[in-house]
Amino acid sequence: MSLIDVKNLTVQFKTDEGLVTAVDDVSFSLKPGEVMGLVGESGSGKSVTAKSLMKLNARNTVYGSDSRITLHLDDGPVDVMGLKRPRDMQVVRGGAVSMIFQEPMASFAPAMTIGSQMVEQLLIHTNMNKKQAKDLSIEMLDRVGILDPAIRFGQYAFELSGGMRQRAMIAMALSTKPKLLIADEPTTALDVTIQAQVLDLMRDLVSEFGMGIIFITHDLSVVAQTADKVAVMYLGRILESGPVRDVIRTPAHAYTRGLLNALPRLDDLDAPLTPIPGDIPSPLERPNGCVFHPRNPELQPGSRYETERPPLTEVSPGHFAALFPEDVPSLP
Ligand SMILES: Nc1ncnc2c1ncn2[C@@H]1O[C@H](COP(=O)(O)OP(=O)(O)OP(=O)(O)O)[C@@H](O)[C@H]1O
Repeated sequence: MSLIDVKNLTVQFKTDEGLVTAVDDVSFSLKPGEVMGLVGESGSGKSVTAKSLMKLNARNTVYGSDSRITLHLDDGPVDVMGLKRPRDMQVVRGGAVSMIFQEPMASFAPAMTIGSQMVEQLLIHTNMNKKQAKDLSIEMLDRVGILDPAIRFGQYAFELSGGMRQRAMIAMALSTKPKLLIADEPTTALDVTIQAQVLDLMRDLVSEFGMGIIFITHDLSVVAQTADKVAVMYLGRILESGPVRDVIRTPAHAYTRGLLNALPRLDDLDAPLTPIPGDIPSPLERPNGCVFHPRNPELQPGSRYETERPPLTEVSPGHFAALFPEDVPSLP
């Protein structure tokens, strides 16, 4: 049984320049205890996809009429797209679904202590009294490895170091025991040692709480370390998805190969980095056919990818790529 099913998610924004398509017909599912990496360059629609799961997008958002997001909770399925009233939204905002952001300062109100924010959130989303909420908050700060949690509880976000703020944010996000945790570039602003600690911590928490995690990053090496499966997005579309090892070891789509070739190789520091040629087009000028075709160095002029949109074709069990079936590589 899946935890969340996303079907045909399309998200557009009304702007002065016209309708901007940020997410175009995206589908995926996640099971409890599974970690999915959502990767892609800036502007590929990762954050908009994630925010849709909590209906957190801006006021100028237009969701496609076929878009369906179903969250399977203990009390039964929740049709997220159908949630309208703020009271109903509470189920998915900070309750069953929690989100942690790249910049933890954005998640903490500057004029409130870390502890009072954690307690407030628990009072809204659980039946706890103040004392229970305080005890649990301190316990969660301790669980994420913050020393002297009772002291930190009484401090403000600016009094904590970057790594500690990140941990405090994770503690706050997890204290309501969400079924689904969405982590939007949670380690990008951290130095590598702390980044590794935070990734380890998140892995431990998945096995302990059995929650599902959607991990957003532009960095495939972080996904390789953290996720069970991965979806690679470009200009609002998933171009490749599947078990993380299959996708990284035998990428089937030129875009995924391009992202991998652009990573520095520690085993060969002299190897040149190969950036993907060209620039990401404006979302107002989305290419026809495969959205990646203008930057795909592997295509011949006149290829059908210029005009026809390739389907997501299964290239190996559970591993899909936006390719016409005749172009599926024969994998070892
Ligand atoms: N409220 C909005 N109005 C108009 N366009 C928007 C709005 N929010 C997002 N967009 C556009 O949607 C597209 C996808 O944005 P999104 O933030 O999801 O990308 P991303 O893959 O998360 O990138 P990054 O890694 O930079 O966060 C971008 O072109 C962005 O400019």
